[in-house]
Amino acid sequence: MRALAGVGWRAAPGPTAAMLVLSLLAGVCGFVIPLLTGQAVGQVPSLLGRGVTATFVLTLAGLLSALVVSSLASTLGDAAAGISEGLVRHAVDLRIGWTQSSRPGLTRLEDPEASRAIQVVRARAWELGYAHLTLFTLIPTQLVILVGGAISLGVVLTWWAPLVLVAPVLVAAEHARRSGVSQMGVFARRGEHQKHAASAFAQGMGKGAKEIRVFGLTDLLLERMEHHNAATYHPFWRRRRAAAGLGLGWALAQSVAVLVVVTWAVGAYGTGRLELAQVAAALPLVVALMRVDLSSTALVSRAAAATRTLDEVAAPEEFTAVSARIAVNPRADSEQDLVATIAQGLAVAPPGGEPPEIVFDDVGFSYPGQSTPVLEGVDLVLPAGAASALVGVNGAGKSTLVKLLAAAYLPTSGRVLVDGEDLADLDEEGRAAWQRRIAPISQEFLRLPLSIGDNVELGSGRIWSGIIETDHYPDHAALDRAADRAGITDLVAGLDRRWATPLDKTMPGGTDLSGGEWQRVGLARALRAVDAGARVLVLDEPAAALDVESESRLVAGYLDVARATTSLIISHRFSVVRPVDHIHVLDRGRIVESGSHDELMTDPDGVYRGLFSLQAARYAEATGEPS
Ligand SMILES: Nc1ncnc2c1ncn2[C@@H]1O[C@H](COP(=O)(O)OP(=O)(O)OP(=O)(O)O)[C@@H](O)[C@H]1O
Repeated sequence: MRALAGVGWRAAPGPTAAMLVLSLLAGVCGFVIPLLTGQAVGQVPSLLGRGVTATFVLTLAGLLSALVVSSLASTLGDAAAGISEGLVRHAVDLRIGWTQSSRPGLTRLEDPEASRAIQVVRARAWELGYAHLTLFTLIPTQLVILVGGAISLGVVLTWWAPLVLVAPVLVAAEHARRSGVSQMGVFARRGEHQKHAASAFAQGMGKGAKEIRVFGLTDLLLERMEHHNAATYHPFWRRRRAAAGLGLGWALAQSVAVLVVVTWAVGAYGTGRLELAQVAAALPLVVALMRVDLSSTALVSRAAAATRTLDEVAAPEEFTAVSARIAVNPRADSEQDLVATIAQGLAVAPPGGEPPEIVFDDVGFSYPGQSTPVLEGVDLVLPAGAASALVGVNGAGKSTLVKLLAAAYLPTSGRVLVDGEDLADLDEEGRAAWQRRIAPISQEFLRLPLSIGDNVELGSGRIWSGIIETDHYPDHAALDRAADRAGITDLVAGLDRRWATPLDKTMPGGTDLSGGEWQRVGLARALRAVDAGARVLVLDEPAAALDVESESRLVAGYLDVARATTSLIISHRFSVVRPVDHIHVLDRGRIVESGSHDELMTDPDGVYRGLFSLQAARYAEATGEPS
């Protein structure tokens, strides 16, 4: 509960404090109004024939004031709640997004337990906003009515009446709290099903949508989503139904308690032990107590459990530091100012400096939870300011080696040294700083639904502004240079809004690119990063989707850029790696050959020569030229 309150308090301290004060005020009005109403009604018989008394006027004035305060508290409370809920939801979304993207390593992201926890929190994120409102409005109001009403009833009627009425309310609230915790327990254990249902939905809506239709998989996907949703929610709903049934039982118990108190009061009036005024004052209080509802403690308990899971995946103190960094200047009065503020806070440009030497020293690696090593005893030197290449068959471990180079994973044995410094000795900040020195294009490079300019410019470390209507790039010359080297100058010139054209068909004026065009945009981004100061260039299959002309431009451009960087290129196309001086062959997780193309071709039994000859022969066969 404290964790949930903490989330709300950190996200919206002002509105939350206002909500709390106003809801306490509403609670006071909640028992004062029935008390004064009853007292006013109780005085009526004694006024007959005597005229209005000062006490009666004071009672009515008090009642009127309480009604006005109640109405104001309700209106202002609604406004504070609206602001507060939005801020809390925003903070929760941000924190979930941050857990998935902030850490330099991939280990945690791929950990099944962490991924299940993130899925559970994502599914209940909407409930955290509601629970925050309930915790700071509904529950304090109801508690004040319960306590104030009970004390007032004890004073005006008899001491035991509040005990009889309050007991079932409290027992029902505790029951709701426990059932909320147990419902969440059931839900959280179904994280695997939630992931399957979410992934079936994502496939149907996303990149897989085309093939799903072509293969006629729509019904299968829907059935799969239905199956996993049912497996997620049925046990949860069963608990909720059982809890609702018991809740009904407590409501009946409360009715019986009301009946007992009212019957006793009427009987006591009949026998002259109570005044009419006492009974009249007590009855509205009994009604107010009967209407106290603390069943929302179930919602709060579920959300509190979800918050604990959120705290596990994203520690609040770490996140506080992040949110302070990305806090937007609230006084920014135009969208441009806002963008400038965000960019100032977040820009992490590559640091520049000299290209480093990278050494793999007897490196071994297995993915977390797997026993078979992907890399074993890898010794490799990537000389500073020189181009290197890595070749090998599918699954040899090339991309894995790049992940170790980028410190996305740490080796399970051996060391990766950058200018002599072991990457394993760096803290998270140090690892993130190392990653900023790298200009990568990976096999699954980022394709953001933003303008083409933003897609390239983010290589410089400047956050994209998200404003695609204006041409806001600070260094157009650098952008054009990257375009020229990656061969997208004509592509950009041919787009309706040039650099500002969104690469998303669902956006106004948006378009989409072919696979090869996208790959060249990814390449331009890596080159823009080098221009901005990245000194390690890593290209993992940069030519996979390129036509022959683009490929030869890549080869020429790569060697040119590679001189200013320590670079590594991975490609199945030997025409791409052939001109590189240092070529390494990775075979089943080990470096088996190293040298220039000419050196490697001298070994008649060499893996490189075998693979090269095979590709050359296939090419000759296809073109009719001798190999
Ligand atoms: N995240 C992961 N978790 C577990 N195993 C993985 C993971 N990523 C890759 N592997 C395994 O590691 C091995 C090497 O994969 P890697 O992607 O490094 O090969 P590669 O040489 O880049 O192949 P390709 O030429 O097909 O890109 C493969 O057997 C693959 O199944």
